[in-house]
Amino acid sequence: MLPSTDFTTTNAFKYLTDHYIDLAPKSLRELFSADPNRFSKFSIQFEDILLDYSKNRIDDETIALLIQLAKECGVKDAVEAMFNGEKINATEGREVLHTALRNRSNTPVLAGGKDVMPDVNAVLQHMKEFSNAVISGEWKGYTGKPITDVVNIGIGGSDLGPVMVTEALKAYKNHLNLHFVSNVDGTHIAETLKTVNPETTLFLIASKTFTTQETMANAHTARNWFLESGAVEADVAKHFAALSTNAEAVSKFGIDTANMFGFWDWVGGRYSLWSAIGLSIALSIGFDNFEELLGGAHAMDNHFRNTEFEQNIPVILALIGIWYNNFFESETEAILPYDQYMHRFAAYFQQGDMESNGKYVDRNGKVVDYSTGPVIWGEPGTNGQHAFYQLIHQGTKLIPCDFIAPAQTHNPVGEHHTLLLSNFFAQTEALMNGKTEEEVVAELKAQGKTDDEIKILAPFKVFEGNRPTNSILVKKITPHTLGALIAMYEHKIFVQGIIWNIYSFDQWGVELGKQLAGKILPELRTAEDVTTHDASTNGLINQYKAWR
Ligand SMILES: O=P(O)(O)OC[C@H]1O[C@H](O)[C@@H](O)[C@@H](O)[C@@H]1O
Repeated sequence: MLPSTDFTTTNAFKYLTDHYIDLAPKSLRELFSADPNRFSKFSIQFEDILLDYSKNRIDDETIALLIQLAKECGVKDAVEAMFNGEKINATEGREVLHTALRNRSNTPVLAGGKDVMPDVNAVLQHMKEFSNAVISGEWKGYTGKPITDVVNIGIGGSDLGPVMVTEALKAYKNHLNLHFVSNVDGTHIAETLKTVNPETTLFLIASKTFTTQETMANAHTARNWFLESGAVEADVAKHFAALSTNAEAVSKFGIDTANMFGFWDWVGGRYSLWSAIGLSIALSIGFDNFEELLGGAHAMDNHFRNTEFEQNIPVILALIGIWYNNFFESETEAILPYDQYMHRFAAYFQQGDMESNGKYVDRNGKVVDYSTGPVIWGEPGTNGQHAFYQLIHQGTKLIPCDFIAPAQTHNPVGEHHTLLLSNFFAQTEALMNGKTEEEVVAELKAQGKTDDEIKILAPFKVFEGNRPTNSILVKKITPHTLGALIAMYEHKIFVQGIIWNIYSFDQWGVELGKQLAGKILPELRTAEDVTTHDASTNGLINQYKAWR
């Protein structure tokens, strides 16, 4: 199955450890002046995506050694194992085949000896017919009116992808109003229901397992609200559809399985926006655009599978991440899209990356003695500049950042896009070059400051620089390009998980909290004080009971 090499025992790791000692003291300024070809050497263009990774603390040797590391860790074989439907999600005994969901070539993909493509295509066809009928108004609500609002009820992987993509592709949106309810906090569903009309609202109950507490609670509340509006049980079929792998639970809930859009256990929740979970996307931007999204991801899949590591965008991004995580000991990575439509992109990859690679046990079941998945965070530029960039520029932590921007905007309002992009270019340059003491002194002198004032002020105004960034410049955020960008990060995460020797496709870490909440829930239903927990948990529960 998957190789299970401890990457810290490879030759490449040993060489990288020595190489780090030579390279770490060098500044990016020095590296750039030593090599005029840095940009052409350390940038890769794929379709309408340009990755410039030259502003990283790397040289030729770093990349060569990192590629050797990937090879020693069996990345190539692991990629084939994933695409070929091996059960690489071993702790759940499952294949990992989200790539089959967007396999536009339609070549057979086998899971357990069976070609999955006929089933994939059948669900896509169902999604196409349904979304066309709803968008055109042919699908009517129980009083004969067309649908105006779609409420997707789901959480985690059944929410974050559709939210992110429908926001990122808002420029392609049709007349349907999209709403997303995820939180079990009643406020979320209550506030949403205030804005919609039961006669013209379609609810999509999105849950891979159809057992998730939050989603089931919200779905029942929505159903009760719908029935209280004067509709009868038979009307539910016109207003509720299910996106799930669990047909039994769907019909038990009262949704006709004719209104169920299925997917399979070989689709991980956080990799499921390409499946039936993407129905809200198809409804929002139309099925043709949804297919474009799949096509972009498929193009990136082919690039990832077939390109030498030196020119392979996801592989290079993964290796650079490992360089910082395991040699520079950086703990976080920021994703900073200079595109307002992409404002949920970092939030999406918080689940994508942290639920995949937030693991301390390796594929042999042993506790690792090295750092694995980074903390992922970020906000769109330029908002972030006025909030947390201070720490990226002058804090004590090394924070590798991905800057993402489109060359063309969907909203060419005055000079806005030029202003936005001037910030995009300026930030990575500033983070790299910083500002030396001499530059600061000269600037303060030019402002007429006295020598004493300069002495006091100068240290605060110096920027060390040498802070690494990737720039990902795309032509335009289209469905195709967005699909490719998402798949790019998915595969980066995959490569890192292989090298860290962890299982990226399970998520046991979400279980304990769920289990304990299940135990506490009945205790909250009674009036008595609890004594069964530790002093802190008892104290908090009892104060809650006193105040509620
Ligand atoms: O789609 P479901 O089954 O409702 O799961 C929703 C979420 O639940 C858990 O938090 C995890 O398993 C996530 O990976 C998943 O996305």
